[in-house]
Amino acid sequence: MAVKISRLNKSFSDLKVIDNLNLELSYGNIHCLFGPSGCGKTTLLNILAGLLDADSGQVEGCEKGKISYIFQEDRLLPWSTVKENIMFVLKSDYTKEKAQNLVEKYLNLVNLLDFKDHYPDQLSGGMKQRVAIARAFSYQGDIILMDEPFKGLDFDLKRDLMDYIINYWQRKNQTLVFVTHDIEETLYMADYVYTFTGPSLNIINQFKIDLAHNKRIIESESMNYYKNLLTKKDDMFIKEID
Ligand SMILES: Nc1ncnc2c1ncn2[C@@H]1O[C@H](COP(=O)(O)OP(=O)(O)OP(=O)(O)O)[C@@H](O)[C@H]1O
Repeated sequence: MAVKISRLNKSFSDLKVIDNLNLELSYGNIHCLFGPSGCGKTTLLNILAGLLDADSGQVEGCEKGKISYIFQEDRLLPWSTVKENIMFVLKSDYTKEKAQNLVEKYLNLVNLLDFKDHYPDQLSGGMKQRVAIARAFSYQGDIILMDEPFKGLDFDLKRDLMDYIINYWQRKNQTLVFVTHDIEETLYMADYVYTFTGPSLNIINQFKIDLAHNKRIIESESMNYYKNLLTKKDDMFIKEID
């Protein structure tokens, strides 16, 4: 499902975080919202997820029950096992068997099936984040929101998780909205990139990365081209999405 944001506004007291934002995120693509810390990206995701009300404006395509959200932190319940943490978010109309199958399928995808009966404090930070990813996938929303889910993880693990997500997404063809301020993550994951400043959240550049994910070699000539687009602040270099 596509996401359409129209004339969106949000303030916290006298801080205008989102000022008349218009943005259309097409169906079945990975959209990267790239911008510095504090510019308003999480506020936007929280509005898309329905966790926060906008002051005015419209969001289409993010109806209740359609969203899987991977937060910056794992948000696992410490008193529940890995398996229970995932079961907890599943739609209530699933049979027990269907729920168990989903949990096992997605824990397998993130290589954690052997840890399904462990508690979060028995896992490393990276493992907990993988559980959070499996939990979001198990929920099977049409739209996946990801808010800097790889923060603080080492490069190899991050790369593995990005590969899991790309593989999963390619099979499901969902709309993925990925918030980050990491250049490599953006270049590795995105189909479409939106560069923001803020607050208030303002798009300064947007472009499409026309390269298959398995051809994206950081430091190659083609990736350097996109890296330059990503880090350019000058409006002269805006390349419109076709
Ligand atoms: N509940 C709130 N009450 C008051 N101010 C808030 C609230 N939530 C966010 N803000 C402010 O809004 C601005 C945008 O915050 P937001 O978390 O959306 O930014 P961000 O781009 O996601 O940053 P980061 O990458 O560090 O998570 C910041 O100045 C922040 O202090």
